[in-house]
Amino acid sequence: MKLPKEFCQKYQKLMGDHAEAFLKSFDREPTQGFRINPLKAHTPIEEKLDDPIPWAKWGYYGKVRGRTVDHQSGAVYDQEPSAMYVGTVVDPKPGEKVLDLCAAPGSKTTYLASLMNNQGLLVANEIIPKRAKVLASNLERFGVTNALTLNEPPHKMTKSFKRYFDKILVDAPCSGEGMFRKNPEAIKYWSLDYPKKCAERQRKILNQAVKMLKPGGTLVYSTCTFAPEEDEQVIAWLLDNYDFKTVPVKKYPGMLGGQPQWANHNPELKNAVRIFPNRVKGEGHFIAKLQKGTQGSPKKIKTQRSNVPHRDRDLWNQFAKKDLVDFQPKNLIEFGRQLYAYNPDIPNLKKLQVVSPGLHLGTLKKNRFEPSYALALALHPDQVKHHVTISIDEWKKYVHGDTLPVDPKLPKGWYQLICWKQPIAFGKVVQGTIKNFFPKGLRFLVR
Ligand SMILES: C[S@@+](CC[C@H](N)C(=O)[O-])C[C@H]1O[C@@H](n2cnc3c(N)ncnc32)[C@H](O)[C@@H]1O
Repeated sequence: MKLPKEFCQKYQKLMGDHAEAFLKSFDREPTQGFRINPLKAHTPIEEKLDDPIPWAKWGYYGKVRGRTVDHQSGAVYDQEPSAMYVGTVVDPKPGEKVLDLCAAPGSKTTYLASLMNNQGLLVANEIIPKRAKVLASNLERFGVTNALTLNEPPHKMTKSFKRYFDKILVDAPCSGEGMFRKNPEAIKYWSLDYPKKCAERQRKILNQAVKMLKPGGTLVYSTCTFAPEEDEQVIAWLLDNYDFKTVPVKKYPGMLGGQPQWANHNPELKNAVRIFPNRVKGEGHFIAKLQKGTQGSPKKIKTQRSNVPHRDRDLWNQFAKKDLVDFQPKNLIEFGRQLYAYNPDIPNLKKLQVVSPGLHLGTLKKNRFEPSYALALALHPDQVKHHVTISIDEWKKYVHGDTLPVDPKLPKGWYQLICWKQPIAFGKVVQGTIKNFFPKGLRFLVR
């Protein structure tokens, strides 16, 4: 790989004798990995699960193909192995309030949701509108039911979430040096000054994150770059300017601590972790964990009220009674004619740019309720009364947008479609045909 000359010189100066092995590692193939989804009914069947990643629950080395049942149903999620360690370090627990501030496309958010077992509140935010939509779509596919997805610059969130979260992840936008192997295009953006510019933005993001963390809460800061300006130096700045202390992050074989000599020699920086691709099977990451001082008290916020009129609630209840088993979310909210289940701890949403307030249940039509794709992917087959099992060929037709023939004796109504034991969508059976309700924007052709 052709690396910029100044890049090589910089790391030769920083690393001395170790630079050669580091720079040579850019010529090797990128390491690939995936996580299986504990929120789903069954483990995926196409992927080999024989090479586990030691630092990631549900993580394996290997490649996941797109356009497969396992991928479409959300049974697997493609993620670079070193990036998986971030979720492990955040260590969110079911029931906690967790913020993923720079979340798209959602690789780390989906891992956080797995660790939380969909319990508690996970706020997933992304500043770029298009990426925020991709984030929401990936969370749907993964069957995440406890997320509020936002599209905000961090400073617009602080009023709503003052001293609110137990845990915050800032997976910061960075110069992406650890992405060079996977995406050589990233090299084009690199210059000697680029890490400094990125660090400025990272400090601005952290200034806001700090306000949203409750006293005693933990903050995880991560980047996929090797630049000390964006790694140790940002953490040194945080320690100098705010009431935080570092929390030691476990080092698996090959992982190194943060390098105090690359910042202000603060020995606390050793508590962070550095993953270099020449020492660990992964693309590279920097991860620091910090705990906020306990001064001050968590702030009470004005929470969101349900806004669903009786008539609409009845439409949902009729559907739930006829088609679902023991699935009665208590807190419902309408956005236009879209109905969602939401976590009652969320703040009033009026002043926030919401992509999704929670689990999308479906659409309120004039006299009926139409269940969503998200609901089909979130519900275990035991929670749905009627199913049709389809073959892989039928699956290919359905995800392409075609209707499917079915036993004409099958009563009219909603059916969860199952392929390889995985729920893949809802379909409506009408006189021997399964009408296609696969979302138009997600349809694809499998050859
Ligand atoms: C490293 S990526 C996040 C990757 C994501 N956590 C994952 O694991 O899939 C950083 C994200 O921060 C977003 N971002 C860019 N500028 C930002 C800003 N000023 N504040 C917050 N997020 C920003 C980018 O659009 C990008 O999606």
